[in-house]
Amino acid sequence: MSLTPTPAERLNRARADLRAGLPVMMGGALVAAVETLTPARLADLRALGAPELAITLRRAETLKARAYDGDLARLALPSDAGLEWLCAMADPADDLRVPMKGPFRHIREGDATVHRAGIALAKSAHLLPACLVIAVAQDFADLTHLLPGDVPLGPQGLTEVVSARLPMQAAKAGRVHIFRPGDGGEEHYAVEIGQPDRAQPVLARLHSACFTGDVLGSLKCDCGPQLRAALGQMGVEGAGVLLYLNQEGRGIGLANKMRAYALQDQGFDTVEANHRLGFEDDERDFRLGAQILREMGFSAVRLLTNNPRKITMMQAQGIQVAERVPLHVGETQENRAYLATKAAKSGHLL
Ligand SMILES: Nc1nc2c(ncn2[C@@H]2O[C@H](COP(=O)(O)OP(=O)(O)OP(=O)(O)O)[C@@H](O)[C@H]2O)c(=O)[nH]1
Ligand SMILES: [Zn+2]
Repeated sequence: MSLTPTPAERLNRARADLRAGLPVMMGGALVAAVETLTPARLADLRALGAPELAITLRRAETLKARAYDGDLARLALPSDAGLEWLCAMADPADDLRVPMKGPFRHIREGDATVHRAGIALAKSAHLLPACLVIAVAQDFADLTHLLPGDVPLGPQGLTEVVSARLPMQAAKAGRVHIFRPGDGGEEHYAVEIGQPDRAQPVLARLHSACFTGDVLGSLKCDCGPQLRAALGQMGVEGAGVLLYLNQEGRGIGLANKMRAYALQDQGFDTVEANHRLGFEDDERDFRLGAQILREMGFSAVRLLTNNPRKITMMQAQGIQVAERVPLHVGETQENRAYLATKAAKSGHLL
C-alpha cells in the first residue's frame, strides 16, 4: 500500500529516532545508540533482556577488546555497569585518564548481523559508532521497524529541487543547484560556473563540507583555501562544477569531528583520532558525487584533487577522470602535520 514507508524512508526515520534517544526494532531486537541513552531508558532496556554492546573493530583495538566478528566486537553489559561506563566505552575523550575499562565478557555465540546494522545506522546518524542490542520476544508497534538488510543503503536517487543564478566573487556566471535524496535525507549542492560543455571533460571539484575551514577560516586544514582556489580556477577558465557535499569531517559529522579535534589536542593525528572514535579514516561515500555529476549530464571530469581515492571512486562509478588537476593551497604552520599525515597514511599526492 502506498502509505507504507519504504525501506529508505524507514531508515531515514530510524536515524532521527536514534538521535532522539529512541530505540528502533530490528530483526527481533531493540537497538539503541549509546550516545543518546538516558539513565531511565537504559533501566527500561535492562528490564527487557540482556543488553549487548556493539563497538567497531577500531574502537575495540583502542579498548583492547577482541573483535571476534571481524569488523566489530560484541560485549555483555556488566551487571554493575551504568550509563557512565557505556559512555566511556563509546567515547574516547577520557581514555588517557581512565585507560582500563575491562575485563570484558565477549559474546561469540549467535550472529552479529543486527549489531553490524546498528553500528552502520549510528554512523549514518552521525553519532558515535556504538550501540546496545537487546533481543526481545515482544513487538513494540510504536517504534520504527527495520530489517538489518535495510542498512546501509547507498545514496537514494538524488533529484534536483531547484537551481538559481548566483554571481560570485570568483565568477559572475554562477548557478547553485540543490539536490535532495529520495528518502528526504541530507541535501547536497552543485555550483556550476559558466555553461560547461557536456561533451567535454569538465573542470570539477568534489568538496566535502568543512564548517571550521570553509566558514571559520580554520588553520587546522586546507579546506577553505581549496574551496576558494577551485572556484577561482573555474572562474578563470570560465567553466566548471564544484560539488559541495554535506559530508562534514570526512563523513563522521561535525560533532564527531570536534571529538577528533579534541583527541588531536591530546597528541593523536587525524587518522588515529578517527580510529580511537571507532571510525575508519574516511567514511565518505563518493557514489554521491558521481550521481550528481551524472544527473547534471556530465560523464567525464578534469578532477581537482590530491586524493587518489576520489579518482578511483569516480572511475568505479562510471565517471571518466580525463585528468587530475593538483590543488595545493593553504599550507600553514598549523596544518603542516595534518597534510603530512594525509600524504603518509591516506596516500595523498604531494
Ligand atoms: N575526521 C576528520 N575530518 C577532517 C579533519 N580535517 C578535515 N576534515 C574533513 O575532511 C574533509 C576534507 O575533504 P577534502 O577537501 O575533500 O580533502 P581530501 O579528501 O583530502 O581530498 P583533496 O582535497 O581533494 O585532495 C572535510 O569534510 C573536512 O571537514 C580531521 O582532522 N578529522
Ligand atoms: Zn577542513
